Amino acid sequence: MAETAVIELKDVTLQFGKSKILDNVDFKLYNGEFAYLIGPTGIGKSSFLKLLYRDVLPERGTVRVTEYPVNKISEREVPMLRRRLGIIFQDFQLLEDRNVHDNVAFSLQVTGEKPRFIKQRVLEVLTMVGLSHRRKHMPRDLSGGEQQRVVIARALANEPRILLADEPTGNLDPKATKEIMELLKSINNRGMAVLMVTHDYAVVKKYPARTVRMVNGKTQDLVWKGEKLVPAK
Ligand SMILES: Nc1ncnc2c1ncn2[C@@H]1O[C@H](COP(=O)(O)OP(=O)(O)OP(=O)(O)O)[C@@H](O)[C@H]1O
Repeated sequence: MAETAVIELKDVTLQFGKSKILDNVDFKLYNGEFAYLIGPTGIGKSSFLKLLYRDVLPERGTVRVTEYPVNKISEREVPMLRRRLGIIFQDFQLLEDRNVHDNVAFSLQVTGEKPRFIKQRVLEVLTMVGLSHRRKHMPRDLSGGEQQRVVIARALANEPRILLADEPTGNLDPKATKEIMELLKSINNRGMAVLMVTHDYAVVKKYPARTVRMVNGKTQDLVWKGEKLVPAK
C-alpha cells in the first residue's frame, strides 16, 4: 500500500512583504514519520508550522493536513483542523494559576468533553509522559523538563494525528533535552507523525531522523556524511 502523507504542500509560495519564505515548495510528511525542520534563524521555520495550523495563509499553492485542505477550509472548520495537530512551543505556555491536571484538562474542556472522560484522559496522558504523580503541582514547582512534559501531555490530550514541535528543547539543559527527545521518539514509535523545528544539531545527530533544511525558499532533505549534513541528492 502506498504511504499516506499526513502533511502535503504543493507549489506553495509564502511571502511576507518582499521576503519570500517559501518559493513553490512541494513537501510531504508521511503517516508515522519523524522529521526535523532545520535552518538558520529567520529563514521561516516557525512560519512553515504556522501554515499548517492556518495561522498564516500562502500566496499560492495548496496545504493539506490529514483530510483538511488548510488554505481552502472555512473559518468554522479551523478548530477541527487544529484538533488534528498537537502543538508544542519552546516557551512552555502553561497557565501559571492552574495545577498540572487542570492545565491538561483545559484543552479538553474547550473542546466540550464530559468531566468523566476528561478525568480519565488527563490521567492517561500524564501517565504517558511520566507525570501522573505531579498532577496536583503548580507549573512553577516543576523543572523545565517537567513543564515541557506537561505541555506534551496537553498536546496529546485530544489525540492529534500529528505533533508539531517548535524548538521544544530550546530552553532545556542536556538532561531535560534527553528526556524530551526520548519522550517524542516514544510517542512517534506509537505511530504519531512528528515535525520538529530545531537549531540544535547535537540533537539531530544524537536522535537520527529524516532531516529537512529550509534554504533559499525551498525545502531540502539532508543526510549525514561523516560529521556533516549534506543534501540527500
Ligand atoms: N506574520 C508575519 N508578518 C510579517 N513577517 C513575518 C510574519 N511572521 C514572520 N515574519 C518574518 O518572517 C521571517 C521568518 O520568521 P520565522 O519566525 O518563521 O523564522 P524562523 O526560521 O522560525 O526563525 P527562528 O529560528 O529565529 O525562530 C522573519 O523575518 C520574520 O520576521
